[in-house]
Amino acid sequence: MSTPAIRIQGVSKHYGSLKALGGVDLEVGQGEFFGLLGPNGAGKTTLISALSGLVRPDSGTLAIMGHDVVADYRNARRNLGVVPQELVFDPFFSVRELLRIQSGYFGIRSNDDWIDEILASLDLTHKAGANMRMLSGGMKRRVLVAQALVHRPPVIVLDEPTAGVDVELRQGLWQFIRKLNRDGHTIVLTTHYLEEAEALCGRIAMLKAGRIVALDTTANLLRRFATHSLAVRLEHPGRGVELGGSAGEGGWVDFAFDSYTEVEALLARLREAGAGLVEMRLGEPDLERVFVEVMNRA
Ligand SMILES: Nc1ncnc2c1ncn2[C@@H]1O[C@H](COP(=O)(O)OP(=O)(O)OP(=O)(O)O)[C@@H](O)[C@H]1O
Repeated sequence: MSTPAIRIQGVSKHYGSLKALGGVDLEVGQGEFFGLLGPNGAGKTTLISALSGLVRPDSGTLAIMGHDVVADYRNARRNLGVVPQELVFDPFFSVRELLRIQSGYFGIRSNDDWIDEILASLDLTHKAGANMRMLSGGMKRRVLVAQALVHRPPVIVLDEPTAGVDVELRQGLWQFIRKLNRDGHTIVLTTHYLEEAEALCGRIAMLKAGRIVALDTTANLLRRFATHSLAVRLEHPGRGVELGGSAGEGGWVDFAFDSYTEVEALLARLREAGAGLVEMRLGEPDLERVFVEVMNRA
């Protein structure tokens, strides 16, 4: 088997008495599009900071493409591009200057061809000469992506790259990141947009209070955790609740079930109970339901 793109073994991190990471083990293979999901404060950013060497874990080891992030920091860093969550820039540099400086950190001198290619892919060519302080939030975020790519790292970690980016740009950004993945880059993504994670990620880890509470392919997570649902609006919602449904607003009652074959029997029981069916909607399993269920069970 080839070297994993990312290998995390037994990583713990405390901030004072707060346990931000409680023994995380995780491997991400080369070429994967991987999602790291979890509620606010679950430890996603701490884990990413540990990968990029900004946070020193209390225990455990992390490696990028086989390079330990502490013992072999330079090589680990060379193999990793991180798009951070926070927008922090020197406001006086232009976009191109910033990307040249970033290239310099990695000892790369004439990098303008690649910089032009990145700028074009991110629809930033017309802003190459603009000072950072003159860019909108969404443009700054795209510059962060560009910055992470100047040294052509095989492993790219994006911490909520689409926060504050409008729908059109978001789609452009995903197209670009998908292309990077097709070209062989390993992508690790954190996002609170679960429909994006569902559409993009082949495998997903869910983090809660510093622990991985689910880890599987997206398809398996959808199969294993999510149930189908049927929402019915009833003249007598109470009778639906008596049959095991959970009451919502405006006479709607929700039923969860494993397969569509159960729907017929449920409708028959509602009829027998005289519940008075007014309207109904079928719900497909989606990652948002899975996420809620995983977090409740964990
Ligand atoms: N430098 C720090 N000092 C003290 N506590 C910290 C520090 N950084 C993070 N924490 C705490 O560690 C926990 C994990 O935070 P982290 O930022 O990793 O979560 P996250 O999953 O990235 O959350 P979000 O989705 O909000 O970005 C939180 O309780 C946070 O308050």
